[in-house]
Amino acid sequence: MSQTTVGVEGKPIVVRVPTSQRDYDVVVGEGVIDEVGQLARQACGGGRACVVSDSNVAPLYADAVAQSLVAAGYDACIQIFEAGERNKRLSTVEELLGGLAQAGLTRDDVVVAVGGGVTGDMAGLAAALYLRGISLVQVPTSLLAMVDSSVGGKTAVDLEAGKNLCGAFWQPWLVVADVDCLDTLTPELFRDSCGEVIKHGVIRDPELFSWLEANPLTGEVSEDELARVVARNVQIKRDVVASDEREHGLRQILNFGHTIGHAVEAAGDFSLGHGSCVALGMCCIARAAYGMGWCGQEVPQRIEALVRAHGLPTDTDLPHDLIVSYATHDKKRHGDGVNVVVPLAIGSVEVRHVSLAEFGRLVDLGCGVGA
Ligand SMILES: NC(=O)c1ccc[n+]([C@@H]2O[C@H](COP(=O)([O-])OP(=O)(O)OC[C@H]3O[C@@H](n4cnc5c(N)ncnc54)[C@H](O)[C@@H]3O)[C@@H](O)[C@H]2O)c1
Ligand SMILES: O=C(O)C(=O)C[C@@H](O)[C@H](O)[C@H](O)COP(=O)(O)O
Ligand SMILES: [Zn+2]
Repeated sequence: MSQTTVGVEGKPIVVRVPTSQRDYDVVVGEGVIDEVGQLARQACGGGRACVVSDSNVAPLYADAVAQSLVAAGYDACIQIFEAGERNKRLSTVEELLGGLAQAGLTRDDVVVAVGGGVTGDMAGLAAALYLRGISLVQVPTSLLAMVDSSVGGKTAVDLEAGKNLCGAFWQPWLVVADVDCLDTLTPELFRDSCGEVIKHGVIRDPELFSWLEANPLTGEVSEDELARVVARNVQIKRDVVASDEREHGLRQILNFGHTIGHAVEAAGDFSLGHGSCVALGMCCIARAAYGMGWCGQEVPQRIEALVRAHGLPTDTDLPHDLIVSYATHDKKRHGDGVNVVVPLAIGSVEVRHVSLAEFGRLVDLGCGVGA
């Protein structure tokens, strides 16, 4: 992994992300949360900034970010919503939009999302909608948000019918990932985030995958190493998104593990975290792919072992017809079938369009059969 990362020890690592509109920087390092104001000033300009955060993260980091914004010349306010995926709803976004209007934000101003993926997805959607779009800065505080959700411009809320069914593509102007924030995550939340890191290894980076096998993130990993892991994951996602910003083709591979994962997440009323659901979704589809003869046995074996090494689940006992029913409502439904991402080897996946009957067979082969 070391040969693919950039940056000098102790210094922030900056990953530049191109988009069709403009490029933006992802700044990864220790203590960089205090730089948010000055970096936002350079990236967005504007006079007012509204920090959006949830009820767990706001007491920890919202004031520090707001102070940094004020020091950089912004008139800053803070909006807080009740933490949790169950609140990732249009009604919450509507409240956020009301707050932006009340604070008098104009088209020159900035929304600053401080929190995990739920915060980033909702603050991002609010930024996309408010006045038909204003600047957005992402300050991810969970590992999952640092390696995945803060980058790439997907914003969304859930509908009764399923995950992320209402959203917009809205790229950030800047992402500031302070790995020191990971210190306040509980071990469970940290583990949950690891699902998306493992995903990046399976889809694009066998070297990262092997490195994780030797150095599970739940073991002893230094802050410096964590910063490199975050930066490497951002690079992987950046390269995929850069070649297919609106998910017409290649970007679908970022959904590896999500077809079954999203179904389990929604059907279980969000009692299991997103990363854990992705982890078990990857194991299920890998077992199914082996059962179909699309990959060798070592593929599900290595994925399951790495998932288990990070303390994450490898299977679900949900009824198969429920999984199929949720999957048919997902965005990856096309015509009479569904697009699924299947592993061919560690580091290589492909998107296959399967009929609903074939998808049902994959679920039978892969779910409720694991160790
Ligand atoms: N937009 C995308 O590309 C994308 C990618 C992956 C996931 N997602 C979405 O992201 C969400 C999952 O993200 P998540 O796991 O960060 O969920 P989350 O935002 O709910 O955060 C998980 C929990 O950790 C808490 N938390 C976050 N940072 C903390 C910190 N530093 N210290 C203490 N507590 C902290 C939160 O308050 C919350 O209780 C899902 O809704 C998923 O759909 C989006
Ligand atoms: O950025 C992407 O593209 C992804 O697919 C990243 C996923 O980890 C993320 O969970 C995403 O929200 C899932 O895609 P969705 O389109 O089904 O919401
Ligand atoms: Zn995901």
